[in-house]
Amino acid sequence: MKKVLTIAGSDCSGGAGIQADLKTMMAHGVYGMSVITALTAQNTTGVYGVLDAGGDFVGKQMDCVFTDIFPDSIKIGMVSNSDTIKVIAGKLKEYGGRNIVIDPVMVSTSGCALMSPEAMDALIGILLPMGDVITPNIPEAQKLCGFSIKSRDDMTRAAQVIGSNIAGSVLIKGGHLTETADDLLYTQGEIRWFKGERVATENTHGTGCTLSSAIASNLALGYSLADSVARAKDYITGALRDGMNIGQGNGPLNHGWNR
Ligand SMILES: Nc1ncnc2c1ncn2[C@@H]1O[C@H](COP(=O)(O)OP(=O)(O)O)[C@@H](O)[C@H]1O
Ligand SMILES: Cc1ncc(COP(=O)(O)O)c(N)n1
Repeated sequence: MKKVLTIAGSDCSGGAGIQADLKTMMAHGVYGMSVITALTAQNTTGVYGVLDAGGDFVGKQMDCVFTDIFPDSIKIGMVSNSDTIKVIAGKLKEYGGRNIVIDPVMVSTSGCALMSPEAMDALIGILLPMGDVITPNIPEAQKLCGFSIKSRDDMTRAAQVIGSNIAGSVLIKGGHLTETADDLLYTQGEIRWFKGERVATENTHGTGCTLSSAIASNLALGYSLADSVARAKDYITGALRDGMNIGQGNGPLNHGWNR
């Protein structure tokens, strides 16, 4: 049995964060584990509160996981402050975590800040360089590269700028930009596009969380990064297409019911 760890925030409404990650892992037939960085009070309409677990307690959770059930891959999502970022980076180094997928979560689909502004330097300087692949969406990529992204050419330039600062790969997700939902993978100078079939739906709560967890699950199963991204794209397209229209805002994805 392959083991996958998510380090992320909890979404009590079950569509994003830890809950989306564990559902995705279950659907991939891997054993899912979770280190919770923060509780959020949120639903499909918005985020109404955040309670940080704090760096010390995140570190304790990581000790428990790594000293007992060593993960084959790790997905990192919402980490709201620099103290927790430093603890996570330190523990990953201490234990030699591998196959690290980082989704640099900054703002929710509903437009609420999930990372404090003071955490940006630690995210860029300490955490992102540890990723085998980082998966910013368009607004996050804009923050990381410093210019606005309005076209596929802009996506390519942004990936080159962001990728030149880290050893790992960059997957810029096109969900916020193109008619087609194409994503771009940049690996040490090489560009590869992953074509997406755009699903006409408002129910996109948890797409980024789901994609990064699907990539991590596929890496744990032994697929190459490119194959893991291709398989994750197929998974997210199906989970969007078979959406259930739950809740009054941007609803969650379908991870398996009646599929
Ligand atoms: N309407 C859609 N139809 C098909 N794929 C989508 C759609 N919206 C987003 N995606 C895909 O979902 C994944 C998450 O992308 P995105 O929504 O950009 O990230 P985030 O959830 O972090 O904002 C990407 O692979 C993107 O191409
Ligand atoms: C705890 C938590 N983590 C991440 C997201 C981002 O969700 P999305 O995948 O829709 O960008 C969220 N809304 N809540």
